[in-house]
This record gives sequence, structure tokens and C-alpha cells, in this order.
Amino acid sequence: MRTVVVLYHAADRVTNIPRPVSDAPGTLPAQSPTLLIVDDDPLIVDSLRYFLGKEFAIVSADTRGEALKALEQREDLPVAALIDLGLPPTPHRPDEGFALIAELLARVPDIRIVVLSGQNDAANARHARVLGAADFVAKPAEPQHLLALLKQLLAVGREAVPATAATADALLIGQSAPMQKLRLQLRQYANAPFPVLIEGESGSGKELVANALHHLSERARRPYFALNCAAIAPSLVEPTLFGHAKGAFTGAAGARAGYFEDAADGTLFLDEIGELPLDLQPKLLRVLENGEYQRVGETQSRTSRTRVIAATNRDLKKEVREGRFRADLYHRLSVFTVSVPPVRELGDDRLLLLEHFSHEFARLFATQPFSLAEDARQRWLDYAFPGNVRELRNIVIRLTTKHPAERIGLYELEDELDEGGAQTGSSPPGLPADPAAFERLALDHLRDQGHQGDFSLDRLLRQWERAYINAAQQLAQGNLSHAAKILGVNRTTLYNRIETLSRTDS
Ligand SMILES: Nc1ncnc2c1ncn2[C@@H]1O[C@H](COP(=O)(O)OP(=O)(O)OP(=O)(O)O)[C@@H](O)[C@H]1O
Repeated sequence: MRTVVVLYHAADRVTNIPRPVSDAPGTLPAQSPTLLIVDDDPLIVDSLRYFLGKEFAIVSADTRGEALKALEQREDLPVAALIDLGLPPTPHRPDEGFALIAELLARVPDIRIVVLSGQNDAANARHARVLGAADFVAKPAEPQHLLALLKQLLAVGREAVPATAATADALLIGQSAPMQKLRLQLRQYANAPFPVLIEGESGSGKELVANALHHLSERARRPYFALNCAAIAPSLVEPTLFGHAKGAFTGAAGARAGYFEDAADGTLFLDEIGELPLDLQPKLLRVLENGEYQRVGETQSRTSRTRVIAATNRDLKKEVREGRFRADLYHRLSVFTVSVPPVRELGDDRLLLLEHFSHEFARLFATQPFSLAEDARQRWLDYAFPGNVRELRNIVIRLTTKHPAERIGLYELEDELDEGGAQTGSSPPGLPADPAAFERLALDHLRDQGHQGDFSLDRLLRQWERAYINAAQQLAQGNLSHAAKILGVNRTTLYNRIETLSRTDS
């Protein structure tokens, strides 16, 4: 998937590009946010470093493994990442890039990921967005455009932290039955003396739910600490949670309290609990059972009254069966389990979320919200949002940027959706059970076009093509992905053919 990319101005020759800013921390003002660039083409990396190095402290890597290692070694986590999908050892497939997106988000949930995609990777780029990438930019990329995009994405702030029970509830958008059930559970469990385990697919809102639980509880005015167990090196989890004595390990210059101590009688949210190292699990179990723990390097026991909320997008029962998670800890954590529903189960909440985010981002970008035409609205309701609210929110950000105050039709919307994500569980509507019926419908469409003047083979072939496309669209009720499936081509091909046909028509 390596493509030739021009990331420098026409006036700049490659040889004129100054030496890149070093990866080493400290070459820029301390407040420069960190940008991670992952690409196996050194020319791209150097060019990006040259143009973006004035605004960001650049960290680069040419493989997924190197990127994750770089993350572990730095204290200042990147605020954004530019990544190529095709990375070694499989540079011609997107798998490494896809895996990296998920891994980056697991470690740095707020990171804004932009995929730098080859011209022909539109479908992959769309799938990357489902996985949580904020946007994709086709190569060759204009550096000014990239910079503007990054600035805009970073202007979209972190989610507001709710200050009261009322706002905690209000931040959770949704009136569907699964959301009502979730709200009821949160109120029931808010003050229970047990941990709560939050389960849900990636991007479904587990962190928001943990926040809401804390603010609905009587601990709302007490500290709230969060640790993403996937985000830090395994060796640092124990001292971070429990603290350490002076000299307990290399670099432990002084004694330090851990999150259990700092959170005191507040709440500690352990995100990605499935990543908790096995050897640490008995220590977490002990503190959950009787409140006892020890700082690393100390023998004296301390006591904690912190309430633990844990979250996972893994099937923890399966992790237990496969020996990666202790059964006793699982049972202790899961006394109260809350399941955050995926967006595909939320029905009309998709429209509420759309309304909420489109107004929020229009305000932020000082513009007017867009609206959806009827066919696009229907498609919005049909789409499964495999990347859940995170994907939905990112789509709204892009639409707000590209079509401020506009009425958006099906084609503009289709461009933002993932080809493989069209199904809502059941089989696609209108897929022909009987291929002969499809052919009959196509022939009807062919007849509708009638005869025009002298015979022309080109025109005849276009008429057949148009007839089959119309028939497929009719069967798919306007759903382009389903129509593409019926026709046995991918959606981008279909889109291009429709465009070519309409150009020839006009
Ligand atoms: N019901 C909701 N109402 C409003 N915003 C929501 C809702 N659910 C999720 N969000 C927003 O969607 C984004 C993703 O949510 P969040 O980070 O909580 O998901 P998550 O399940 O913790 O993801 P991950 O599994 O990747 O950690 C956030 O911006 C969050 O504020």
C-alpha cells in the first residue's frame, strides 16, 4: 500500500528539506503537544516532520510495534496521530494500520487519529473511521490541509466532565428502551457498596457511563481517578495503583502515593480491566475484598475505601475460561454489571445523537448545523454504526466541516459510512432470493429507456448497465452498499459507475 506521496511544497526540493526536528523530547517548548507519525516511508515522515514540527513535538515510528514502544517510553502521550494503514510486515494490506488504530485508542482514548490513505484506499479508510479514526486524508496530502485538519480536530475538546448528578444524566444522550434501562441501573447501583463492571463494545460510551455513575453517587464530591490498564507499561501498573516506597525500583527517587490512596473515599475507574497483568490480579482482589493493599517496596498494609468501577470491551468470561483473567476477581468485580448498548440497538436515538452532536460542533466551529434529506435520514437510521457513538460523533464532525448549514443527501452521507457496516443484524432488505426476478426487473428498466436513433454498441451497453444498476437500487431501497452487493461490485465502483453514467447522460 505504499504510494508515492508529495508532502512538500512544489518549491521545496526533497534535498532542501532541513534536518528533521529530533524525536528527542525537549527540542520544542515544553507545551508543544505530541504528534505521533507512523509510516514506513522515510520521505513522508521527514516531510511531515518538517512541516508539522513547528507546531508539534514529533514522535515517529515505521511499524505498529515501534509506535507502541514509543508510546510506552514517553510520559507525554500524543494528542494526535497520523498513520498509514499499510505497514510492515504487511505493507500491502491494511491490517497493521487497523490494529494500530484500536491499540492507540485503547491506550489514549482521546487521541485524534488521521489516516493517510493511498488514493485507492477509500474503503479501507472508511473502515479505519469505524475503528475510531477521526478522519482520513488521501495521499498526496497537502501539509497545510493536514495542519488545519489537526488543529480543527484538536479544537474539539475532551468531553465535559459532569459536575452534578443532573448533568451526568444529561450527558448520556438517548431515550430508547436500552438507554432507559441503563439509566435505571445507574441509579440503582450508584450507591451500592460494591464494584460495578461496565461491559460494552468499543466506542459505546463506557467511560461516560463510569463518569455518570460516580456523579450520581454520594461520592460525587470526592475524588475521581481513572486508569486505563492498557495505556501504561505493565510494570508501572502496580506503583500507579498502590504507590511505592522511596528506592523501590530504579527511578523511584521519593515515596509516592498511588491512585487507591489519592482517590481515598472517591471512585477509581479501571478502564480496559482485561489488560490488568495476571500477577497483579490477586492484589486488586485483596483490596476489593478487605480494603488492604501495600505500596511497592513496603511491608506495612494500608487501607482503602475507594469504590472501583471497571470497564471492558472484551468478553471477560472468555478471558477467565482461557486463563487470562482470574475467576475470583471476575466474580468480585461483576456483582453489578452494566451493559452499554451498541448504537445498532438504539433505534431513533441515532437521530437524537445526530441532533446533539451537530449542534454541539456547529457551535464550536461557529457555523450552522447541517440537516439530512429524507433519503439520508433513512440511511442514518439503517446504518449499524459498528464503531458506535465514537464513529457517529466523528461522522458528525466531518459533515459539519464539509457541509456547514447544508442539507445533506444520500450520496454525501454514503461517503462517510463504512461499506461493510450497512447491515443492521438482519439480512439486507431486497437482496434477490431469485436471481431471475432480478433479471426481470432489470429488463423492465431496460425497456423503460426505449430506443434512441441509430444502433450504437456503446449506448446499448450503457443502457444495460443502467438497467441493472436501477434494478439493484430498487431492490436495495436506495441503499448503495446493498445495491453494490447485489451487483457483485464494491460500493466505490458502483458509485463511480453511477457518476460516469450520469455524466454521459448530461
Ligand atoms: N449516550 C451518549 N451520549 C453522548 N455521548 C456519548 C454517548 N455514548 C458515548 N458518547 C461519546 O462517544 C465517545 C466514545 O465514548 P467512550 O469513550 O465513553 O466509549 P468507550 O466505550 O469507553 O470506548 P473504548 O472502549 O474505546 O474505551 C465519547 O466522546 C463519548 O462522550
